[in-house]
Amino acid sequence: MEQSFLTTFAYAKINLALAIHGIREDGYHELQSVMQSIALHDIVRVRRHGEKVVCRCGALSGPGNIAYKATMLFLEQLGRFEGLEIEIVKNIPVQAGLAGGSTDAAATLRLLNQLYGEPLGREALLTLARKCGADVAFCLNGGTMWATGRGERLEALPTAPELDLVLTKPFSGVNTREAYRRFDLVGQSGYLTKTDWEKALAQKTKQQIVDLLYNDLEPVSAQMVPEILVLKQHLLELDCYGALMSGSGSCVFGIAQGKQHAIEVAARLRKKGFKNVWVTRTVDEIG
Ligand SMILES: C[C@@](CO)(OP(=O)(O)O)[C@H](O)COP(=O)(O)OP(=O)(O)OC[C@H]1O[C@@H](n2ccc(N)nc2=O)[C@H](O)[C@@H]1O
Ligand SMILES: Nc1ncnc2c1ncn2[C@@H]1O[C@H](COP(=O)(O)OP(=O)(O)O)[C@@H](O)[C@H]1O
Repeated sequence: MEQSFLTTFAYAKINLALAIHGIREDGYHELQSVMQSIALHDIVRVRRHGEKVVCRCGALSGPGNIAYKATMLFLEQLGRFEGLEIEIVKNIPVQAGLAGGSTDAAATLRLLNQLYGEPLGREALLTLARKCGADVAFCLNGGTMWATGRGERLEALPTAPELDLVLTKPFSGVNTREAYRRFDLVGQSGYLTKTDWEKALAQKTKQQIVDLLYNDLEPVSAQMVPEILVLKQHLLELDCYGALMSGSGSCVFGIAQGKQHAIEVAARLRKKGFKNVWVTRTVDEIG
């Protein structure tokens, strides 16, 4: 009998703040970041099938997919080698700074653990996630997190108030490695204060959050894709409380005054000819 699929949503993230504190021996950068899950999501499905591991994800199908890597690491950990099918429906734009690949990998790990009867505990899953990529650990549980180290050391922050967001992405994406490389050449390091973020999030006032929005990668990614700053300016001119590039870009998010305002901002951007526009909102912990 054909096995049925297990299915889950894989939520994207934004970085409400990101500061870089230098380069490590392994080439990665020491970070401080406030990471936040958002409602925009891919759909991931897994089932036992055939003799090989197959990953279907449109143009991103095959062993190059980070979900395939996550699957192989999971099977290796269990000491089992058998056929699995992974299907991913992509809605999250690629090279956008929204952790699209990382969240697919995290969702795959969650689903595989479910499929095999939860053989791995939280710590073991986190260890596998960290091997897949810096942001995969966050995507396992999501929510509102203070991230340090490579971005994989996580501490819970007060849950963010519901923020209505407009996302917009230039035609070009940004390669994350290239953004960090440019940062090493010309970037300026900032510093985040965790207690400021704890206070702003606990008070649940949007203005306090807006005042703390920060991203060290925004200037260097904008050198590669100048449209980033153009879109940011449009979001501010359309009366978003604040706007910022997410992660390494190239997506920019605007914090709207409410859901109706977000819909209106998105419509105005589309009217100006910008095609990649999404209305979304923050979501709580998922894992
Ligand atoms: C910039 C951020 C902010 O959340 O997000 P995205 O823009 O990718 O969404 C992350 O730091 C991206 O994390 P992630 O995309 O998981 O990184 P990885 O796949 O592990 O690494 C991709 C490349 O980014 C660089 N990298 C990543 C993380 C880090 N702390 N220092 C780095 O220097 C390395 O050059 C690495 O080769
Ligand atoms: N499941 C996946 N979804 C998106 N990109 C993937 C996936 N698997 C591998 N990739 C590769 O990872 C690169 C960066 O992916 P993405 O997660 O979109 O970046 P970012 O986190 O910067 O938004 C893509 O260019 C793509 O080649």
